[in-house]
Amino acid sequence: MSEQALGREALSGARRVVVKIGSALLTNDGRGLDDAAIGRWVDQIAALHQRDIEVVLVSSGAVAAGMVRLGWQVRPSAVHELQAAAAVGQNGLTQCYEQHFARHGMLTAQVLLTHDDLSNRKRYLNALSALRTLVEMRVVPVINENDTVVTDEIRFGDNDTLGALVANLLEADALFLLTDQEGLFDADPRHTPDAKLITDGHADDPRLAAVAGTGGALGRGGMSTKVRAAQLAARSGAVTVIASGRQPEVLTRLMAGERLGTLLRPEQAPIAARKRWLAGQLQVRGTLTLDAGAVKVLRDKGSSLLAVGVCEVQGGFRRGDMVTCVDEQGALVAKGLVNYGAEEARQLAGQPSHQIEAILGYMEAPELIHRDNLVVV
Ligand SMILES: Nc1ncnc2c1ncn2[C@@H]1O[C@H](COP(=O)(O)OP(=O)(O)O)[C@@H](O)[C@H]1O
Ligand SMILES: N[C@@H](CCC(=O)OP(=O)(O)O)C(=O)O
Repeated sequence: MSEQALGREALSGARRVVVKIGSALLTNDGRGLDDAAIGRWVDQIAALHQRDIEVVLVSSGAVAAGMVRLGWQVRPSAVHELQAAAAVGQNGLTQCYEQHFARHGMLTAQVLLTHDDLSNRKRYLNALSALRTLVEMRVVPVINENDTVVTDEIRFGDNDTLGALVANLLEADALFLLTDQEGLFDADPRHTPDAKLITDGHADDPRLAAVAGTGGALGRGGMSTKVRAAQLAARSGAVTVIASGRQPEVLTRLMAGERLGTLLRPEQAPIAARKRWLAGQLQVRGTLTLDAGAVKVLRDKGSSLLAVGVCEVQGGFRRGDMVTCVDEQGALVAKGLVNYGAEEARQLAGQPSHQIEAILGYMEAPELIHRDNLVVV
């Protein structure tokens, strides 16, 4: 089996995918939201949902939709005007998705994030638990940048990076970047008509950055932010595909393993990549000493860590920080992102989860470290 075939095959087995739809595509090159096209992507996502594939959407288009609503012909360069346009346009964007998903009896949730939200440990965990809950409830999160509170992202128009960070956050199997070109070409096809499509590659191949230019008048990041996004997505083992959102049934065909667009593979197998990514995330802020029973279930069953199995808590960590878990002899067992700060963890150590609310007056989560946020070493 060829190396290329491996990447495409992995797509047909994907269970959780992040789909990012770019501005250029969504807005029919500036003529307002392309309602019919949005309806077609929604139909495909609904069909994937029927097959129990979880889809999280990252959708641009707020600025472009706002410009049309405000009657602006040219994308403003002043950041405060871009922010105003995004705030006006985001309403229309949300409405449009909501109406189309409602045709399929599906609910959507508007989620506005900044890159900082995903690098700040506490907010990272908050975003993760909210998104996980939505996905578990079969609601489709529709994510965009929170344009009112950012300046860099809105200036560079880069939702590709946001798509990759969401793929990392949710440990998605694949990131689909839908755009107005068939994929990544060996030169910008807008300027080089005989440019050739790159069908497959490694996300970390340095030659890709060299061919990836910047974008058109509406979407701004171009292919360079897409290649960078593929590198970021690869850190947690996700495959990235850059493909044309205008291809009929693009998502269903990609999920069937069809050779469309440009597929960029991670270097490492997903599980190894995810664990390495998590382990390399953060500075360690504290240590939990586990009793023999907890060590056993972490190692043998891949369970979450419950407070009842913790005998000692060291350090001054906060919710979302990385802590190490050691056995009673001090040998390293695991690393993970902790759901409670050190003070709360000290109160909870040795106690069963059903006591958490009585002890603290609230319950953030039933486990001290969720198994998805835990790497057993
Ligand atoms: N090597 C390349 N291959 C394909 N497209 C390229 C390349 N270099 C630059 N581009 C440009 O990138 C644009 C897509 O990026 P962008 O406008 O940011 O879209 P989106 O809003 O979908 O993120 C294309 O329309 C194309 O002009
Ligand atoms: N968040 C903004 C800008 C995002 C944007 O244009 O990104 P992209 O589609 O990646 O070029 C919006 O919704 O208009």
